[in-house]
Amino acid sequence: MYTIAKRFSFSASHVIGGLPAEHPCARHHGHNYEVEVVLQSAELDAVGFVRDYRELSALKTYIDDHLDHRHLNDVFGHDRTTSEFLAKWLFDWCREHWPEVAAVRVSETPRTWAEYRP
Ligand SMILES: Nc1nc2c(c(=O)[nH]1)N=C([C@H](O)[C@H](O)COP(=O)(O)OP(=O)(O)OP(=O)(O)O)CN2
Ligand SMILES: [Zn+2]
Repeated sequence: MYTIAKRFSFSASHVIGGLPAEHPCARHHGHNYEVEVVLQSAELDAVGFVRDYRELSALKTYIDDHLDHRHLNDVFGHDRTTSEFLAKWLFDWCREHWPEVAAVRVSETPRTWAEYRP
């Protein structure tokens, strides 16, 4: 099995609902998010790629258009704007475009990540 990955970044704010009032993430705050999309395939194409990294740049456009410098609660219309939620939402978009997608990871900080992998 071959595995490739590409990283993307965006900045956004959010407020996570359902937390105790004293939890810092219950306050309006922001992150410099990092997103990593992972693709896997048992076979390579004629060039020798799982998929050309350049094709994956479509995700950058999608992230820039929908998430970058936005308030995520407004984008999604709810307050469950966790990394886990974002990972699944981005995975679903990737799956529609690239059937080889195996997982999406979202980091809010350099010390944390959440992954969606079906
Ligand atoms: N499982 C999850 N837990 C938390 C999420 C999440 O998306 N999934 N999100 C948050 C908050 O968004 C918070 O801003 C990030 O939390 P944390 O990593 O604790 O951030 P800090 O930089 O404050 O952490 P340090 O302890 O300074 O490393 C909370 N939890
Ligand atoms: Zn946060």
